[in-house]
Amino acid sequence: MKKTVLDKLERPLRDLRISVTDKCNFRCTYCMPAEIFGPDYPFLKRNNLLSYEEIEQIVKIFISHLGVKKIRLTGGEPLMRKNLHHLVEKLSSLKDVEDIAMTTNGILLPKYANDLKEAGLKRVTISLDSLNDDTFGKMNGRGIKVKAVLDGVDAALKAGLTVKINTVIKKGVNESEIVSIAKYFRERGIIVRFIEYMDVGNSNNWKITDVYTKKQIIEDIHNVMPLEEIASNYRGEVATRFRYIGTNSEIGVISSITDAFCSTCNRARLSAEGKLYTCLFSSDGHDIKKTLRDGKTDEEIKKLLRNIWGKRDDRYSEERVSKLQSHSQVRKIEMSHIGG
Ligand SMILES: Nc1nc2c(ncn2[C@@H]2O[C@H](COP(=O)(O)OP(=O)(O)OP(=O)(O)O)[C@@H](O)[C@H]2O)c(=O)[nH]1
Ligand SMILES: C[S@@+](CC[C@H](N)C(=O)[O-])C[C@H]1O[C@@H](n2cnc3c(N)ncnc32)[C@H](O)[C@@H]1O
Ligand code: SF4
Ligand code: SF4
Repeated sequence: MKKTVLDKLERPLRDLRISVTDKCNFRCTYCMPAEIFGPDYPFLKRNNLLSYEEIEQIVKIFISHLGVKKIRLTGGEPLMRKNLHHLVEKLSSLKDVEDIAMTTNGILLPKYANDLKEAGLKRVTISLDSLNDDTFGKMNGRGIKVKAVLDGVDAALKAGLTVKINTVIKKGVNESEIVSIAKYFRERGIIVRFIEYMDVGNSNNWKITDVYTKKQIIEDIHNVMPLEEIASNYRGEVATRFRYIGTNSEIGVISSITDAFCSTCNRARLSAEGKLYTCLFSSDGHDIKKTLRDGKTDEEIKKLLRNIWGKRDDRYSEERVSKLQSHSQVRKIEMSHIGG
């Protein structure tokens, strides 16, 4: 059977993003605001998470029968899940996996980077929104210092992992630091991707007026360090790439709000509780954990997954404006469950 299934908009599935836990040691205001994700928040119990064996079983089917080639582990904070390197080891040894990466806030990397690298992890993307302790402490909601993340960056590089940085820009909070962040990582040969603040989940009280746009981000940097746009590395890449003219250094901008990229979206997401989502902004997913625990055969699961992808017609970022205007928007899954 041909592996690739096209969805209703002719998009193949290539990239599977797996949230391994909904818990986090940060409380970023744009993701898990402390007022909501406090001590009484009903985080998932261990048995409600997919086990590593279940994740391996489902990933094998995605690779063999749907054409997945890239895997990204995320969360919540993925490194809060015990022995994550055991999962990395299982997944990285699977045939046909071309890329295995992780998105993390970085502060546990000094402890785990070597184990992850040995287990077969290739790349980490580390999130860091500011180089100023006051701003960063407010944004991460826990007063965590910039150095804790930079130590994670160093540990990852030392272990031999490829590192990128993700920086969410929220207007009125950290846009004044765009140029200094760009400079800092340019000097260190590390790619930064600036991310427009998105209306994910239900908890962050998102307003369009809080978005600092791709155009503004590029202008700010270009005025000091001229940039030129360059081609994507691969079809379905979410970041638009820009090179500092006359150099080999680059940055990216992820512009889900002002310059949507749904037309090439080849991503599916497995949430911490084992539901499959075909869009980051979906309100509900397909309960894969139940399917696995009901003892369905791999053949039955394969058919189910191919059927789900074949029916997909998501393009939320392209439809956002009309959805927000018509108030037809329903509750969306929280970012910490779906993983970004
Ligand atoms: N709207 C939207 N945002 C996305 C999508 N994929 C990733 N993002 C957001 O882009 C940001 C960066 O994602 P990462 O987890 O670093 O992964 P990536 O951009 O796929 O990284 P590479 O594999 O290095 O290209 C996160 O904030 C994600 O939430 C998507 O399909 N749609
Ligand atoms: C949900 S986090 C999970 C992984 C890990 N805890 C981390 O922060 O890197 C994945 C990515 O989503 C980004 N993110 C979370 N909420 C966002 C929002 N409202 N808008 C844009 N990006 C967001 C984070 O900055 C991070 O880069
Ligand atoms: S963005 Fe990542 S680090 Fe920040 S609260 Fe969300 S899951 Fe945690
Ligand atoms: S909004 Fe949904 S369909 Fe569009 S790029 Fe993001 S995940 Fe893909």
